[in-house]
Amino acid sequence: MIYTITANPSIDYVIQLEKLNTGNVNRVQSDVKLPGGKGINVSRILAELALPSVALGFVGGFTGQFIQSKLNNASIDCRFTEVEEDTRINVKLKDNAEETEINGQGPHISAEAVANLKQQLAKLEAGDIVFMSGSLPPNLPASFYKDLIPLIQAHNAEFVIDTTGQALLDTLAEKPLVIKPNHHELAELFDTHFANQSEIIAAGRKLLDQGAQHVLVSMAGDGALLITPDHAYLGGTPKGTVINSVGAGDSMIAGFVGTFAQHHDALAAFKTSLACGSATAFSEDLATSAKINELLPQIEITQVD
Ligand SMILES: Nc1ncnc2c1ncn2[C@@H]1O[C@H](COP(=O)(O)OP(=O)(O)O)[C@@H](O)[C@H]1O
Ligand SMILES: O=P(O)(O)OC[C@H]1O[C@](O)(COP(=O)(O)O)[C@@H](O)[C@@H]1O
Repeated sequence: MIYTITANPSIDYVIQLEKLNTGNVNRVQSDVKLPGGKGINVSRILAELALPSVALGFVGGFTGQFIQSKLNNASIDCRFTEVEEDTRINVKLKDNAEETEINGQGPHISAEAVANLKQQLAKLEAGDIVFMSGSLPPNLPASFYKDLIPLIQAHNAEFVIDTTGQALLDTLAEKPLVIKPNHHELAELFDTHFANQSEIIAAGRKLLDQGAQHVLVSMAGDGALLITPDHAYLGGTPKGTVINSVGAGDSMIAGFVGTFAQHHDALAAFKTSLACGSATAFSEDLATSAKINELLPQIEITQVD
């Protein structure tokens, strides 16, 4: 079973404007409210791939209820821990020129709620995969996800952590199943700017050396690289119109983890991950199975090293 942990879920309130005029009254052209947060996005994409998952994390108030009802409608097994304060609302402002995101802080998480989540992990079984990602509510320690790793590994389960900076480096020795920095995040890890693809591949290999089992480097509209100790593969993006790229990264990692869990074939998993990422970028909400299947045959992968 794949478990997703979203410590700080959100309602993503996506607003389309012609032109954002700060300091003035703006009228929206269209708006949509979506269940959000990185682990939740992964569970939603897995459901589109017809793969079951269990969504864990903390939700509260009317916003938390909205998320649970949306996930129930998608037949996702939600086992969230209830907290007293409301789950946050993240505002995504999109005008014809750019996307601006305003992400909330999130509710207080009690010690009891944390203990409940840890008890849930006691039921893990060998071969399960636990996906952890997204920001932490303000009162949780920065080490929150890292501290869960021993609880996961005690059951011979695998983990995936989608984070950045030192927090990512700190988990590599524990052998995450896959990591997916985007190329900007990868450059920041090494305090550098990449001049060419070979430098990206070399940096990715350093993360393999430090313990990551698979390294994906996403590059938005330029696709992604799958870096292995011996080879590197470039996956392109299919033709399409970008509508809303929020959640493209989560979709990519969901596609990889879901397919890898089934077939243990990293290249097949890479192909699905590329279709999922672009299918989300080409949709208002996250990708649907129909959109993923439409794009899959268009994904081309080339060995570049
Ligand atoms: N503009 C786009 N056009 C086509 N595909 C995209 C676009 N943006 C993202 N994707 C797909 O989604 C993947 C993840 O997007 P990216 O923006 O790199 O991740 P993140 O959101 O984590 O920064 C990309 O590697 C690509 O496959
Ligand atoms: O937990 P954070 O870092 O505030 O991010 C949460 C936001 O990221 C998302 O999960 C989307 O993430 P990506 O665009 O990186 O895939 C949104 O659904 C959510 O609003």
